[in-house]
Amino acid sequence: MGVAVIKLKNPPVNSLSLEVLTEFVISLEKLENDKTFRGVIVTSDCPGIFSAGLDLTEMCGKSQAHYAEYWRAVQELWLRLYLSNLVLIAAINGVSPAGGCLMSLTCDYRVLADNPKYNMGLNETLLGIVAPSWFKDTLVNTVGHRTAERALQLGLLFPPAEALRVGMVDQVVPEDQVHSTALSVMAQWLAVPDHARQLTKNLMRKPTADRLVKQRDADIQYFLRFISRDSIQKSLRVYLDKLRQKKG
Ligand SMILES: CC/C=C\CC/C=C/CC(=O)SCCNC(=O)CCNC(=O)[C@H](O)C(C)(C)COP(=O)(O)OP(=O)(O)OC[C@H]1O[C@@H](n2cnc3c(N)ncnc32)[C@H](O)[C@@H]1OP(=O)(O)O
Repeated sequence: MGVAVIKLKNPPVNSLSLEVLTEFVISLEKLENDKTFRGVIVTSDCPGIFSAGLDLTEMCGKSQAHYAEYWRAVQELWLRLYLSNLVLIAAINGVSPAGGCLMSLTCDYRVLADNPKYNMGLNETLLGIVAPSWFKDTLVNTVGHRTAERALQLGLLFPPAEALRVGMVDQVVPEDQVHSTALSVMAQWLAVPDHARQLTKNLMRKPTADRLVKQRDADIQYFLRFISRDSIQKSLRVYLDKLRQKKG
């Protein structure tokens, strides 16, 4: 039925490095241009981890030019995913904090494996950083304003039952059924004529996407100023050190 599977593979935690972002955008572009494909299942090849989100090492101790390039790539992936003409279904087979969660929120439907470890949410505040307005918009458009407000301020990571309750995911299924469920949901979405579904998706999403499109450069400048602050760099370093020391 013209369904591709994109399996994120950047061990150990599928962090969204510049390279991963760039490759993802290229893969999506190819699929968009190949009329034999109408849908994509986005999933992970890393056991237990959908994606650890943006690669913290890309945002720490690098040059301004690097931060700008990185942030443009983050914007690009979000725009491509959010406005994709393809049906996108996230088969979430692992934990998905921050950028990992955002990626799944851009999809049309989310199936999450029922494993209490598989938390998801926008936890940026816990790192001492702030989810950008378009991350916030994506969450608000999925779960509503009040739930998003509380989740964002507290940096909440929701276990599966909670994620389902607040509408962050559409279905929670046993781990071994995530892929088959995503496939059967895909069949349902593909039963709708493409042009009508695509125009409707665009109608729903374009106003949100346009807010970023109209101010991409300003958004990059804002990110540069924010991420270059000594206090933010320090917070990121402390957070990364904590992650590294966990093992020791
Ligand atoms: C104006 C706007 C300004 C700023 C907006 C910026 C927006 C950012 C959004 C984001 O996405 S920030 C990233 C947020 N991500 C997280 O908080 C997740 C952090 N990671 C974890 O919680 C855990 O690693 C995990 C639950 C995903 C997996 O746990 P586990 O399997 O136990 O692996 P380890 O913790 O031991 O990690 C292995 C290895 O990977 C490194 N790592 C983990 N996450 C990241 C990451 N996001 N970026 C880069 N590297 C990461 C970790 O440090 C370990 O490295 P080693 O060198 O010790 O092997």
